[in-house]
Amino acid sequence: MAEKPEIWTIRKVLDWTRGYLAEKGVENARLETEWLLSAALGLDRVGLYVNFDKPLNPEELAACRGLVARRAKREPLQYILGTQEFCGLDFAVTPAVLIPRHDTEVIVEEAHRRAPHVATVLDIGVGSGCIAVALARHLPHAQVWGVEQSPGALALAQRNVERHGARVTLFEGSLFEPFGDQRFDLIVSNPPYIPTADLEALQPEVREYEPRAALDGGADGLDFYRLIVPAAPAHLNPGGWLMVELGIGQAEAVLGMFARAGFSDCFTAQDPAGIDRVVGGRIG
Ligand SMILES: C[S@@+](CC[C@H](N)C(=O)[O-])C[C@H]1O[C@@H](n2cnc3c(N)ncnc32)[C@H](O)[C@@H]1O
Repeated sequence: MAEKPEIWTIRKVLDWTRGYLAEKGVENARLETEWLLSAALGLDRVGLYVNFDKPLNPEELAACRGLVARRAKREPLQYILGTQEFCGLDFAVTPAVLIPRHDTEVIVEEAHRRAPHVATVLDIGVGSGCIAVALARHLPHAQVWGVEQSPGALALAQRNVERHGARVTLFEGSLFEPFGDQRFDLIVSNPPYIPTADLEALQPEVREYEPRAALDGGADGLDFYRLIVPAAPAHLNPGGWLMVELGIGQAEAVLGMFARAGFSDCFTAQDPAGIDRVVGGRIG
């Protein structure tokens, strides 16, 4: 007698995938399994549950297998799904850009709280465009400029600007170079800030998939602050703000740079885990 082919229902695929991804070291394997299978099957998560006992056809199974195999190699979920939420907005993401982090929302919140009436904003290192687009949305009077040195990132940021109809103009180049002697009311940046020697210890999702140029901040992680902070006063209007995101343990060194560059009203702001995540100050 011929053997019966195995029947894979949605429930069975969910259970199997959850165990497989957990074995491969994926945190939140349960939730990620649901996101992956939802994307593969074109269902929302409720749709998965109401179709629990539906057997999958070979095409559907192949679609699930393809996405699960990528995640099992520790490719970030966001690159597989092509999207990440930031400040309540949906951003397209590809391996050309750093995946927007929720900790980075602190810089948007601080800009909104301390400088709500600014007219001109510069975002250095726009990546996906998440900060620039969120600021254009949250600061009603602001025209935002963004600069990025990676052409791949710049193209994606442009897509996100158009997706959200944001008042953001993008330039390819390094730091202040495209702007001559133009001055702004607010300069923000989430520069690369991981010390080079720490890159190898990062989780595989970051180490193997996110762009090195978005992560590597030089020997002590502070290279970009040494370039941005002393140069910023010449690009700020009187009373203008500089706000930068930073990594764990970098606040004291960066605050020192702000003081030496002549900034006043300097502050640090913490992320939800209580870590100093943003340093800012204004120029007299
Ligand atoms: C940490 S990522 C931040 C991306 C995005 N702003 C965010 O918060 O998700 C830093 C970005 O700076 C860009 N970058 C690196 N060096 C740069 C430079 N000299 N000038 C402009 N952008 C630079 C990288 O390509 C990367 O997109």
